[in-house]
Amino acid sequence: MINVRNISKQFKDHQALNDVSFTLTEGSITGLIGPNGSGKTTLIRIMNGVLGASGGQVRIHGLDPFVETEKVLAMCGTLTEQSGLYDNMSGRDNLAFFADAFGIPQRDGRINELVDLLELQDYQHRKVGTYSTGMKKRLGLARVLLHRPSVLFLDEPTNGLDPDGIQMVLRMIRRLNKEEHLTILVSSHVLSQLSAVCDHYVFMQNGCKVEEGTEHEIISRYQTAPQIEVEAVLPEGWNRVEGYSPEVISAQRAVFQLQSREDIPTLLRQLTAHGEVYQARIVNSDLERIYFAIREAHHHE
Ligand SMILES: Nc1ncnc2c1ncn2[C@@H]1O[C@H](COP(=O)(O)OP(=O)(O)OP(=O)(O)O)[C@@H](O)[C@H]1O
Repeated sequence: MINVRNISKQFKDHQALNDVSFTLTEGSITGLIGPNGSGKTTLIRIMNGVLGASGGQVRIHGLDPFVETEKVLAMCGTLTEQSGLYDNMSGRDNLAFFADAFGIPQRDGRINELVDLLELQDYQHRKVGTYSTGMKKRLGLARVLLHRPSVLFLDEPTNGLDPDGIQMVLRMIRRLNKEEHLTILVSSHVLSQLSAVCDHYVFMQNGCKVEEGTEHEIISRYQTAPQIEVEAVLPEGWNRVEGYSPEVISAQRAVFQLQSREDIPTLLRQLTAHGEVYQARIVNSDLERIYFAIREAHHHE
């Protein structure tokens, strides 16, 4: 269990964090979401003991990272933009170098495990300077996992990656959570990228936590009037669906504006009573829209 309680951070005249609290349960993957400068990196640095807070407290499995830094660092792995890898050494030699520096027992066995887990087999003997950004990210992940941490902090791990690279890193995050039983905090300013991996989200804005919850909780909080796009064959036409004035796109496609989520089953019952429904999807609930709705709602805070 990881507890963040009332954390504040003042840099001279700038308040980077203001009274931030949340909890990460063991084995969870939490998305720390917020625009540039909202305090994500500062929060991660405080959580792993690199930076002291101005107020509040963090507990990583009961330990204060600022006081028991060595013990906390032994439990945590942190991947930042600066991977710290040596370009003129091979991927495997990098891992061996850091494993020796950290005194990792059974070094070669652990490196083999991580090479397999992060799918680095084909590149491990190539110089890191020739790696793509995605390959470097995976090697960086292997490096921070050498000491078998139980908590992983990933600061913007998808930054600078192409869509394939993003998918690969997300797949790795899921695998690490399942196979190495890691509790993961992953920061990003692109909420939709993380929707496939996180079970919980914390939203930051101007150094404050402005929202928190599961994807379902957040969507139901911010999406009060759903629009449903329906693909159906209704022999008597769209106007036979009583009580609605859909925007008809084609003979087989129309968009219904509803008052609330509770209206969805009623609409679907009516539609199936009138014909064959092939598809129905909420068109205004994607996470990117929700992200902007959250930002808009907390715009003046
Ligand atoms: N060492 C520092 N001294 C002074 N101000 C700092 C320091 N570190 C961060 N800040 C400021 O604190 C605020 C939060 O920065 P932080 O890097 O935590 O945000 P972020 O959400 O991680 O942003 P990004 O997405 O750009 O990485 C910013 O305004 C930043 O300029």
